[in-house]
Amino acid sequence: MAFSCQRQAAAGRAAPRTSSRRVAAVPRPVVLAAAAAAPAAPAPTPVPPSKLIDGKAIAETIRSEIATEVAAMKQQYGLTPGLAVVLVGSRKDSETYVRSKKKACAEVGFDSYGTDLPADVSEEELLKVVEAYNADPRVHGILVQLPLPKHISEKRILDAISIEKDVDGFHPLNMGCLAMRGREPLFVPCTPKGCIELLERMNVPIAGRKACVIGRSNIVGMPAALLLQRRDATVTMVHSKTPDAARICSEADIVIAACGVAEMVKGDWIKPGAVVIDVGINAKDDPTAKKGYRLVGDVEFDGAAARASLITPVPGGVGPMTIAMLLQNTLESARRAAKGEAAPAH
Ligand SMILES: Nc1nc(=O)c2c([nH]1)NC[C@@H]1CN(c3ccc(C(=O)N[C@@H](CCC(=O)O)C(=O)O)cc3)C=[N+]21
Repeated sequence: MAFSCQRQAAAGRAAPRTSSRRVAAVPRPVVLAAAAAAPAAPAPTPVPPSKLIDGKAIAETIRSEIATEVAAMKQQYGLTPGLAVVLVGSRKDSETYVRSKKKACAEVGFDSYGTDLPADVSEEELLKVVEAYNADPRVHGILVQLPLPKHISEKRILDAISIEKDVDGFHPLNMGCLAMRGREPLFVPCTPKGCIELLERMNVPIAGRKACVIGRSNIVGMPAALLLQRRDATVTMVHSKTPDAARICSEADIVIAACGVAEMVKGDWIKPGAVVIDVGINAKDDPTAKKGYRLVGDVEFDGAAARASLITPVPGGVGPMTIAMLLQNTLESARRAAKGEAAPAH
């Protein structure tokens, strides 16, 4: 039915120039001989599963490792790790992420605490919530879901989270320690930590390799570059003001794309054999998809997959790892509390 409508629409058009893609969907485009001059691109060769980094499966393995440790911790110390998740406002994406974080907590045997605040909550009110969780001994990790509404200073809120409970790793003291040789942060931000974990679990060597990080955000690009550098990679960061991003990227053995622009990294940015970690999650209109859109990364997947030796899909790549690392950080925090470890001097 859809096909016949398209066929009619195309046939009725004087110049078929713009309809070549639609015509490709029609079995025999005999009605449009002119379109044969501009055949649609052939369908991409399917990506062999051996090239895919299955973040979903790896995250599942990590969650089961965590569940085992939680059971042991309950036995040995009578302690259950607790994560507090603070959500301000009602952004649909944030609500979804917060729900999956709480679900993941339940799955591994953590307690989770949630505070949902209206979008117009005052900064003072939000600070009080953070401080209450700072003081609550049942809570080992505090996550304030970002982004926050415009009238609230993200900086002020993140600075208020006790660094011992900063499981997001966004506190400047944790970030600062990450940037310094000879220092260890209490927590490493979850998304870049998940990227490195994927590389390590896939046995991708990092030391001595060239890495390119695309994007310089506080929560992904910058910490990802620092983590790679700590593992002795030679790291180049490219960003919106870099004049020759494609050339720099095409020299890298490892690419971490976190620029937040859908499919910006094209196939020819990828050195043959490189490993590609795609952090992006972008909605792209797709009338054939159930919801009218589908998720794509910051990397143009088919083009990059044709050249990469390993690549993460979106969804099912870095996303699930972010949550697994959040659980890992919370477990680590609970372990420190159980052992009565003091925070390292800073
Ligand atoms: N304080 C704070 N900490 C965060 O860690 C934080 C945040 N704020 N704000 C938003 C971003 C985003 N984020 C994701 C977590 C899981 C998936 C995830 O599980 N994605 C799945 C499903 C994707 C989907 O279906 O939507 C996947 O990629 O396969 C994605 C994104 C955490 N963030």
